[in-house]
Amino acid sequence: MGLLQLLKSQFLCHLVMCYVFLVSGVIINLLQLCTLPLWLVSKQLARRVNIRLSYCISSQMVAALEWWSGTECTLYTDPKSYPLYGKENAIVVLNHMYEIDFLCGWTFCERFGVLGSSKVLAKKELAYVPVIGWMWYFMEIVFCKRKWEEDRRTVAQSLQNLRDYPENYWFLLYCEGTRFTPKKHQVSMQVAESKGLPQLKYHLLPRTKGFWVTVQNLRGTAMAVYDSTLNFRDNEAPTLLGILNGKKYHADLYVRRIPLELIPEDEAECAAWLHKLYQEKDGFQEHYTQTGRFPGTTVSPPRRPWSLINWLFWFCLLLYPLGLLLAQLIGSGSMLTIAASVALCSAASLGFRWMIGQTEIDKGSSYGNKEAPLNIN
Ligand SMILES: CCCCC/C=C\C/C=C\CCCCCCCC(=O)SCCNC(=O)CCNC(=O)[C@H](O)C(C)(C)COP(=O)(O)OP(=O)(O)OC[C@H]1O[C@@H](n2cnc3c(N)ncnc32)[C@H](O)[C@@H]1OP(=O)(O)O
Ligand SMILES: CCCCCCCCCCCCCCCCCC(=O)OC[C@@H](O)COP(=O)(O)O
Repeated sequence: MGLLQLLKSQFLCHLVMCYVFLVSGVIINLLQLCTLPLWLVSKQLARRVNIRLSYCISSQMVAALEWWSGTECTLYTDPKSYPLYGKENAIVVLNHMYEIDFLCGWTFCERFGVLGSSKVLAKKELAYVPVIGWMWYFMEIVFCKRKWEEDRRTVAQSLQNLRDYPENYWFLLYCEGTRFTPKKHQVSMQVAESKGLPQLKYHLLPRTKGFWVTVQNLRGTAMAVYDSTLNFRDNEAPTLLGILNGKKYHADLYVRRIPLELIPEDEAECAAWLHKLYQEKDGFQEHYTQTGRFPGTTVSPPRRPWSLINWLFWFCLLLYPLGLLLAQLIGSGSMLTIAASVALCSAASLGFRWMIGQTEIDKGSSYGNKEAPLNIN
């Protein structure tokens, strides 16, 4: 192990990164809160400001992936579609198998200049994650309870609000609704069988209602669906802790651009279209397993320096007061103050560990685990 690699695996480094991420995040959240009165004066200006503020948070995680861990990202796509990426609104359909698939998605957003404005249909629980969840509120992220009866109205309303969004965005949809586990796969394939649908090997059966409602509500403003399939080289199962430890991964992403007008308007036809799409996605994963690559030509959209510059800015800004505080603390000689500070740091690192836990599949929800196939018509 090289010296740099050893440094990256040190707990102290992680503690400093945690401090910078949390403190800068809370500062940015507070600035976002200050933009609330601006919404009353100029909604579009408030949105543009929030896009840039959100970028300052999410790009820190992207910087950790791109610059700290050095993870590489290769894009497989059609060269004719490539120039359109980042220049139009699009609905991104991505497989949901990895703990850092959202982060790889963010990296591609960053490289095509839509990170600050990127959107997702996210489970409501994530709205309460400090910093990221609070930031999402100002980004107009669409939340769902994964209970269709409750979601149908709120999701459609939130999507309608995006129709006059002032900058290009990608709207991410994990149609599988939850991350892949062998148990969830088994349950969903029982559902597929009961519905007379073909089996999938690498995906859960997609939930079609969210896709239909998204396509219907963004029709005319989103130009295409980007069917995206992600895999990692060498059968890696990457984790956020791996990234923090500086482990380098290699992500391969296959993207097909499908014009939105090709997607049926009728709900049942749209659902059938999505099921067929997932069968094709399964075929691409099989191709990857067999050959180690996706179909299509490859491009590696270059890393941009902005995420690193933003990250270094926050380090410079926040490390100086931390140093002063530590010097004062040690200088004070008060055991009580030192003990209180250690307790505070321990609480903060536990909180940080809980946040990282939100990305871990074995701490995931039981959604999709329990559906009893016998109850399904
Ligand atoms: C490459 C570039 C990337 C670009 C990235 C861009 C942007 C990035 C931005 C941000 C990144 C942040 C990432 C954050 C990630 C957070 C993601 C999540 O939180 S995922 C979870 C939430 N999202 C979803 O669930 C979306 C998909 N779900 C749906 O669409 C659902 O339909 C729903 C709208 C949520 C409603 O769910 P509900 O369960 O209530 O209803 P359903 O109608 O879907 O379910 C009943 C239906 O399903 C059948 N059924 C039953 N059991 C199963 C099963 N196990 N598997 C499949 N299907 C099942 C059942 O028979 C019913 O069928 P039918 O519809 O025929 O009646
Ligand atoms: C900058 C350096 C520091 C970086 C470290 C930052 C650590 C903070 C981590 C906070 C991350 C919070 C964002 C969580 C996003 C999780 C996305 C995700 O994958 O959600 C899962 C859901 O889709 C489905 O849930 P399940 O039903 O599978 O359960």
